[in-house]
Amino acid sequence: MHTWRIPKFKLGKSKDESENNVDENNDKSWGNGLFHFHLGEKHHDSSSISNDNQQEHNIRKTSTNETLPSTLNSPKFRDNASFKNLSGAETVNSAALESKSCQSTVEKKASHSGSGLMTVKIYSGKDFALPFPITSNAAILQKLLSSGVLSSSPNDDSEVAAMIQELPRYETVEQGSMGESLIKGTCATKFIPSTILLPGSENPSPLLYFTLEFDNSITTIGPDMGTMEHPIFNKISTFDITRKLQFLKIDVFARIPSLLLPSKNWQQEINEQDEALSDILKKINTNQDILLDSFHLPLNLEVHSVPQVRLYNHHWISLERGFGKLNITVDYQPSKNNPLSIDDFDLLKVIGRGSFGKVMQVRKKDTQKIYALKALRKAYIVSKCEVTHTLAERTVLARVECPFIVPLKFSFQSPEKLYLVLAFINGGELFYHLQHEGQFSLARSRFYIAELLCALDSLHKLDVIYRDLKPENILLDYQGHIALCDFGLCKLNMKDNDKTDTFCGTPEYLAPEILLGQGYNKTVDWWTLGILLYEMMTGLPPYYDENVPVMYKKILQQPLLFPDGFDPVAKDLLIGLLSRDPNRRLGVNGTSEIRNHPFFKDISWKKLLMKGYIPPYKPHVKSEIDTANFDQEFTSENPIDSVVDEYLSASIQKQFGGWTYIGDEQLGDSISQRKSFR
Ligand SMILES: Nc1ncnc2c1ncn2[C@@H]1O[C@H](COP(=O)(O)OP(=O)(O)OP(=O)(O)O)[C@@H](O)[C@H]1O
Repeated sequence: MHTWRIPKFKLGKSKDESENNVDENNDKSWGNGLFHFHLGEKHHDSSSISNDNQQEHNIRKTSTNETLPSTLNSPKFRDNASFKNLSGAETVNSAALESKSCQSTVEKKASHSGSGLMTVKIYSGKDFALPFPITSNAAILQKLLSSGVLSSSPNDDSEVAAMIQELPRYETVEQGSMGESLIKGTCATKFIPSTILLPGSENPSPLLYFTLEFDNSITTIGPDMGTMEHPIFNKISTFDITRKLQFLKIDVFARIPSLLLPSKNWQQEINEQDEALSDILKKINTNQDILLDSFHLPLNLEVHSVPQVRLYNHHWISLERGFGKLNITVDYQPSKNNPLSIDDFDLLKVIGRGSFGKVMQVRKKDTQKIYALKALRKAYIVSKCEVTHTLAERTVLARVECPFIVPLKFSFQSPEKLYLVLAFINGGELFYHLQHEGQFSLARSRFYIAELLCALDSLHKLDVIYRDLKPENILLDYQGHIALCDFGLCKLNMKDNDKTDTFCGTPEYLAPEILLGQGYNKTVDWWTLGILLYEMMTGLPPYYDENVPVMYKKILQQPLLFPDGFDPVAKDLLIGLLSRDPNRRLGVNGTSEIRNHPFFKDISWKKLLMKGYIPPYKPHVKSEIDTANFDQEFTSENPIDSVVDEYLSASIQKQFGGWTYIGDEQLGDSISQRKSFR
């Protein structure tokens, strides 16, 4: 356990402060002089007079004596790069935007959006198989079949008895394990119900189920009845489409009772011979679900002129490793530009708080899809001179397409608030898991760092620097894949040779060139990636100190030390990433320099980008609606979109003009806004 770190501490701003300040029901909570501390990007106006005092004040909240060491250069306060909008058609100088903070961004109105609805109907499955044999114990199988929902009429004993009578036909005798009688994996599923009714429970528990994943939105589909070999689903799921991804990802999971496994002797032999199967057996023995197989269903969602297109019609798809088939129909319906409002969502739970408002779990009323809705108060954003960062967050989220970045589904606004609708990622923050486990294994650290490398690379390709990599901003999805969130500190429009000099980030992760105020470029993200890898593998960032000025000094001067027995290849990678000279840092010549390091030698980047590796750790997530991995402090709150009564002038409103997003394009002022601004 490492409890050394002040949770959620971003430079100059403690979580306590931000939470107090965003209490939307508390009028005293804003305009009280506290600020979001990204020096230089927003303190050019009169409020910047108290910069130094505020910096001290805010930092003092989290530890003692934490001002910048006097030996360091003062951070610079200007940032002159320009701000490019989504279409790239118009640019607005961000420095001008920041310093005046009240100039309008004029955005192009698009004639159509790329949005639509995709409906997936799943009828049944066949030929499902297991990658291992099961015991041919008639008593166990009979009991299991009797608790299963085999057909629409209640299972009668004679049906089960007839199935059990068939059992000897499928028995084989394994030679190596003392003549044990087993049923091959290909036949085993005939004797396992796809869903069972546990004693005392009214809801069936699926033993076979699958997830449909599109743009990080997940739906779980469980069977109504049938055996595992031939499950009947008859389910429909509708997805909101706001970007044209090329695949629908289907993952099939099985929940196998450990009683069905062959003897311990047999398992022991497997453990010595087959690593992949041994992992599966380990999961079954610890009551975890196993990923049976996957499929990437190709989709053609290009703009269709007809109102509805049938992409697949009662089509049988064979899973990638051949463990079964599914019968599905897929329809796509392009939709009109209908900007959303808060009324289009059921508010389910509060799941977090950011600097400017709360994050809620919501259900979109028409498609029933679950999302995370981030609400931000306009007046508070303006008072903190955070308009540029807020617009940048929305812009980056709408532009970037990477499976390891939380996708933006929609954005809309009311006169008082901005709303971001994001995929709901419910495996918990990496920060929480790291705190809980102290440190991660080499394999687990490598997996997370590889997915993060792809996420940062996709941002760099869009000329965006992330600048705030830390475990608090990294979520795990239900399977354990990375989902990077919180783009409030992104810097846009950074070409390879461009430098910026804004002093921002999180103390433990600040690169030396930021501390020295020398100007920095994309390579700061490689420094933070190195710090994160070190922290995952050892439990602490390399230069951590409770005293922030001492920590800064260590970042600048202390040699990089490794615990005894540290993996030499990881060490070599870290030495490269944590080079104090950004011009010699690994990655300065492009991401491929890092990808090609021997640390990642066994990784197929193509496979990784398809989410093709099974994550080393699967978070405990019961369903797509499960909020068990969120702090009760939030989930116990009443989920309401609190009413704020703050008048904002037309010129201020204009700054948020290009906020609305419902697909590939920006919409400028939405219809609903025009209505509401009267
Ligand atoms: N897409 C999401 N799915 C699930 N939870 C989310 C999602 N986005 C945010 N959260 C939760 O809400 C919290 C706050 O969100 P976020 O970090 O984006 O806010 P912020 O204002 O940018 O935060 P900060 O104050 O750190 O800048 C996160 O730590 C996370 O727990």
